[in-house]
Order: sequence, then C-alpha cells, then structure tokens
Amino acid sequence: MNTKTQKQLLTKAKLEFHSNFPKRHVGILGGTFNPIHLGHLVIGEQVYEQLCLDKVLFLPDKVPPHRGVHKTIPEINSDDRVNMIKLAIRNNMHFDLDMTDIKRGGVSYTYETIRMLKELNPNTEYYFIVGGDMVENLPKWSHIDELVQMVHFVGVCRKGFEKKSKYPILWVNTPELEISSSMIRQRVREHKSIKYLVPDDVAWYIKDRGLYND
Ligand SMILES: Nc1ncnc2c1ncn2[C@@H]1O[C@H](COP(=O)(O)OP(=O)(O)OP(=O)(O)O)[C@@H](O)[C@H]1O
Ligand SMILES: O=C(O)c1ccc[n+]([C@@H]2O[C@H](COP(=O)([O-])O)[C@@H](O)[C@H]2O)c1
Repeated sequence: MNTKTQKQLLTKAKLEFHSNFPKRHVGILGGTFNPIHLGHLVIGEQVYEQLCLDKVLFLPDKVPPHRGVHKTIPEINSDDRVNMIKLAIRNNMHFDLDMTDIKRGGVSYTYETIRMLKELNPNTEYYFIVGGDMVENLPKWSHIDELVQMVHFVGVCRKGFEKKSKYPILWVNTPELEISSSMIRQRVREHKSIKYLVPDDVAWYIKDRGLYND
C-alpha cells in the first residue's frame, strides 16, 4: 500500500472514530492581551453563554499579524501577557488558555492556528470571536476565504464600529465596554487608577512587575 492510500485510510478511520462522539463547540478569543482587561472577559463569558459553548479559549498571539514586529515586541514579553491571562481566567471554569500561537512562534496567522487546532481536534467546531474593529479588518486577513469555511466568526460590537461585513458573521450582543489594552497602558503611564478595568490580580501584577511604566 502506498503512503498516500495509507494516509487516506487513516484520515477516514479518524473521521469515523470521531463521528461517534457528539461535536464540541469551542469559542476562541484571540488577542495580544497587552494586558487582558474586563472587556475581554465580558465578551468571552457572554459568547460562551449566548452560543451555549463548551469552552472559550484565550489565545494570546506571539506577533500580531497587522501591527508589525517592532511596535509590539519591546512593549511586553509573552510570558507577562500569558501570566496575566492565567490570573484573569483562573476562577472561571468555562475559560482556558491556548498556547498554540505562542508555541508556534512567528507571526500569528489565524488560518495556520485553526488548521493546527482542527487537525488535532477534528470533532470540534470553532467559533472565533472578534470585536467590531477586527470585523472591519477581516478582508485583509491571510487566507480569509478559506478561513471563513473553517470557523464560525462571532462578532461583538465595539463602539465606533459598524455591525456589517461581507463575510458571514454571527453577531452577539454584549454590554459595550469602552475598555482597551491601549487605554490601560496609557492610564498606567499616567499613574491613573486601573481598578475595575482589569481584574485585581492583573492590576497587582502590572504594579509588581512595573509594566507599562516607560
Ligand atoms: N472592549 C472591547 N469590546 C469588544 N471587543 C473587544 C474589546 N477589547 C478587545 N476586544 C476584542 O478582543 C480581541 C483581542 O483584542 P486585543 O488583545 O488586541 O485588545 P485591545 O483592547 O483591542 O488592544 P489594543 O488597545 O492594544 O489595540 C480583538 O478581537 C478585539 O476587537
Ligand atoms: O490571520 C490574520 O491575518 C490575522 C490578522 C489580524 C488579526 N488576527 C488575529 O486576530 C486576533 C486579534 O488580533 P489583535 O491584533 O487584536 O491582537 C489574534 O488572534 C490575531 O492573531 C489574524
């Protein structure tokens, strides 16, 4: 038997094996999380509940695709971003951390990530959550026409951005919180309070590590 036939038989066996189990429905919130804030946590929880998902994964990117290496790397390393996510989600059973992008390294193209995740978990339907600002940006994403066939995109409103796209988006209404990571970084730089904008543990971590104090 040649290698191609062997591979085809293996794939068929895998699919038959997995089709005996009910599908899992898993949300993914990808981001730079520099730092994670209440806006991220609220949309994760709301999408989990409204779409009756099994889990929501927080997926920190290594190098965000459209921001450029030089703008992000000097700001904060991945370890700190990941530690803050761990602190923020540890009391929520619906949430998990996914290290696929960090482990793969390089620019975190979602098409590559989803391909890897689907290969590992063929029985899982993925719901990729994006804020309104990101929905507007979707036409520029790598392999977007293939990607929309592989995941369900879930859009959550963000102030100043329209609820429309040429791609199929599952819109979920969540309380609109005008919080962003850039706003948190700015407030820390200006020695202003970030209490109630990030979880307490994250605020302590930022203070303890002296993050964002240029
Ligand atoms: N307050 C918010 N409301 C809705 N969506 C949000 C909010 N904050 C972030 N998101 C979405 O979460 C995802 C990850 O965001 P990211 O980690 O880049 O945070 P950010 O607050 O947008 O960061 P920055 O201010 O540095 O650009 C993106 O899809 C983004 O649109
Ligand atoms: O794949 C792409 O081309 C692409 C372009 C822009 C953003 N993304 C993903 O969208 C998520 C949010 O991006 P960002 O820049 O807000 O951190 C993150 O998981 C990125 O990897 C992906």
